[in-house]
Amino acid sequence: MTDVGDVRAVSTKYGERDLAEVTLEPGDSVPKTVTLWGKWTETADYLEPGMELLLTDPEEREWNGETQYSTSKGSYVVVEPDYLVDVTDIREWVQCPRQYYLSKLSGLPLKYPVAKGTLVHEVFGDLLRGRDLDDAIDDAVDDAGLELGLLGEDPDSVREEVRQHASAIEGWLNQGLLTEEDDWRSEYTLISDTFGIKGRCDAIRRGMPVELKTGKNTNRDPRFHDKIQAACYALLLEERGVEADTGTLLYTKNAAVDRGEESGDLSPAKEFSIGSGLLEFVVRSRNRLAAMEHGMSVPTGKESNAKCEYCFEQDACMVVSGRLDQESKAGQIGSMLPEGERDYFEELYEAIEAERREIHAEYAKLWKQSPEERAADDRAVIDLEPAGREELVDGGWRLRARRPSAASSKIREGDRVLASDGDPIQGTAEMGRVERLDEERVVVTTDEPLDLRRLDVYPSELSVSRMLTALHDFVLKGDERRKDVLFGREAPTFDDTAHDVVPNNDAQNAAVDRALNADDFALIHGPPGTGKTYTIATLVREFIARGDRVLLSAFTNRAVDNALEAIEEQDIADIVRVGTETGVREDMQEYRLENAGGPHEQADRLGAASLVAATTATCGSRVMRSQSFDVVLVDEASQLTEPGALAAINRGAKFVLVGDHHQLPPVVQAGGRLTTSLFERLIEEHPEAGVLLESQYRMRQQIQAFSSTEFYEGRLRPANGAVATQSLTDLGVDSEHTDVVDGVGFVDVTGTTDAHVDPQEAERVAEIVERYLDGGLERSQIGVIAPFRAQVGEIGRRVPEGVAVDTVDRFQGSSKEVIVVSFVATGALDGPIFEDYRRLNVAMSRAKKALVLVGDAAALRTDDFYARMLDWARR
Ligand SMILES: Nc1ncnc2c1ncn2[C@@H]1O[C@H](COP(=O)(O)OP(=O)(O)OP(=O)(O)O)[C@@H](O)[C@H]1O
Repeated sequence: MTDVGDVRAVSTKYGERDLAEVTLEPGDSVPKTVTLWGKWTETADYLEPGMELLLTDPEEREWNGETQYSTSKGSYVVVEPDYLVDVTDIREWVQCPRQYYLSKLSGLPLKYPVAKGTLVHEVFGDLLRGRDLDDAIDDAVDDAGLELGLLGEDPDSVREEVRQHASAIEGWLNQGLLTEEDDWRSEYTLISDTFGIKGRCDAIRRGMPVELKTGKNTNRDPRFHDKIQAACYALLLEERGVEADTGTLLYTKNAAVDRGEESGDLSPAKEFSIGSGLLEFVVRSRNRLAAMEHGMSVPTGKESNAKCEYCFEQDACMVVSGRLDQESKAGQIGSMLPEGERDYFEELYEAIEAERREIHAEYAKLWKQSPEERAADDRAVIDLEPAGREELVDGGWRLRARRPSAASSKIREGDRVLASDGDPIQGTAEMGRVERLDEERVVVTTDEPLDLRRLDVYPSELSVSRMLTALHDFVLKGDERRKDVLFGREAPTFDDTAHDVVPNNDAQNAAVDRALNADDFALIHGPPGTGKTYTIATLVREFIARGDRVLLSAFTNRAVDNALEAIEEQDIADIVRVGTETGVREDMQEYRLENAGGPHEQADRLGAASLVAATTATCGSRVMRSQSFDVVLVDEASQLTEPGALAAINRGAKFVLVGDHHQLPPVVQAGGRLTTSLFERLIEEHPEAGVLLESQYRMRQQIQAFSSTEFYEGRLRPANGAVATQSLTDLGVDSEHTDVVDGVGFVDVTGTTDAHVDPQEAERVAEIVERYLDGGLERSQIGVIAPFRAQVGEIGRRVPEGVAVDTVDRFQGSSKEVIVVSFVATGALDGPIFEDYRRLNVAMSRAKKALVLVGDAAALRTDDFYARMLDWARR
């Protein structure tokens, strides 16, 4: 839309009515204007140019040769329909928009009512699935062991309390089961592309939504905001043709209250009828929320008529308003943060929310792309043939399917995916975990059964939500000294003790000293192969030896486990690894902390460990937010967004970041502020806090030379003669007679016109690989790197299995004896080949003994950087 007119009253045959006219952007299939009538005119209050509008059941009429559209009696107006709003968010928004905002900032806390709510919901689901009550309770409480332990809860009394809640469910269920026509479904995932709403209904009974609340309610009617949730599901069910005109709220605490002390209606189940007025209200509330998110504005609380004096969050609300100088219905208390901090908060908030919008755009692809397009985009595995299912003993289902074709996809074993009967929007869909995925078969576990015909990558907002929480924790709850230093009001300070821990490498020794001597933070700048992992392991050993409790973190699970492996070699075994079973490497499972188990044992194990290791995303979890450390070490820090790094460093008094801002930057969709890592910012602001590791243990002299000059001011050099002069001869390859490149070589090919794929070049690459294999190299010693996935596929088809072919991102952190790089460069190089030069730095520095660059020399020469690369490679 481009413009919205004022709301005005006109006389109609139905009497006086309000209307507002919205002007739309010109397009072939869109009308010029749409007239909103009655209650939909309120939409005009918050519409802004650029927003998208969807109108269902429009009324059409011809006027002066033009078709005009307006809302009809059955119409809904949906603002920004592609922004999928979660049902629980709509509920919270209706209660108070500001509370919705505050919850988004602070994340779900580690608190007993939250943990208990989850337990009761699990037991409810299990009861609907026909499980035995005692087994269900025992399992649920056991699974929550760690959280209950951190909360200091006694498992017996938790079991008892959950049992009381469950008795309300049981009683009601037994009533319900008396009739024949009761059909049940627990936990039903619903996504609507029309209304821009997603959610998971606790249960559907006779086609009607049932929601569970672990609170009490002694009134006859459900609470208004509780009704909202059930009404959302009714709306989504109606869209699927189910007439859901009644909702049920089940207040399980009603069964646990002392009947002698409480009066009122103590029956847990409260039904209410859902009319069109309520459904429209739900959509209008959702629209307000989506519009607020579109404009990234901050709600004040005045949008609703909630009463602040009855709100549990009133104090928190006033403090946040006071510190960030936000307008709030509850008022402000406390002193305002310095302007620089408020600006920082706002800048990062907007950057994180921009990233969230990108994730929402990913959701929209679920319905905007056809199944074939999604499969071609590697986002779905389609055309599966159901091949049986079995119910699991602890509830849940294992679904099997055959794969007629083994097309590639991003989906891997262990991933959480959206499993569906072929249509994830209009059909049946459930979140599931991929247990097996090979060329012929798929096995997925879900809570509910379905005919498994399709798997989709399901985007997750978890990492953006955790970034936001980390930003909140840092700016609003962070240590003052930490903020003084990170906001540039104070300089970081260092002691100058010489520890002399690493005798054979001066730079590593200096880096270890700088980190051990830091009062605030230290930065270790490690170019490729310079022993970052080794330095981290040494540092962890030294910190622990002096009595510090250490948190080790990295962007990826792989880096965390790599570092742990090096730490094990330092004879440290008092390690707790926090992560999921599928995320943690096999040989590190022994350190992994399970959520399930005895509460006190699990909590003590975590609390007492001198070394805890987890990815930065996990550092933002409820469990990890309960922990504190003397020092936090972060590997791959240059790949982390600033809030991503904050999630880890918020946990400790001091921190050490290890990274290389001349290698891969943070991967973000929206770009902007998040592409600069905290590592990069700090090393520029405080070069004195950093130490460059200069000696590399990986590459032959000739290979590292270009990287050293271009990225490290010529300071990078081989650690010793053996590294510098290594050659394929060391591996028994006679390069003279096998005619392969030893060292660095360039192979000129004439580029094609397709920007992303070049079959001829792929052919040449395959020939080169073949020659190395003929010369006696193992497949596992050779790697091929291409800038685009299409070219990766093209080459992958031509080289034998076992030769790694991938994009740069997948190669970061690894190395090969021989690396072949395919540039796919054509014409005047208008698009960046490796997006930025840093990617090429990573690609080339994977090679130990030989590096072959394959590309169109004429095209490459049009860019100064690549021209210098050619001169070096052809020397
Ligand atoms: N001070 C040292 N003395 C002897 N060997 C070392 C030293 N530091 C590192 N190495 C060796 O150098 C190799 C590379 O080290 P490491 O794996 O720690 O590098 P890295 O910087 O983590 O690599 P990447 O760039 O892939 O992240 C390893 O084999 C390691 O044992």
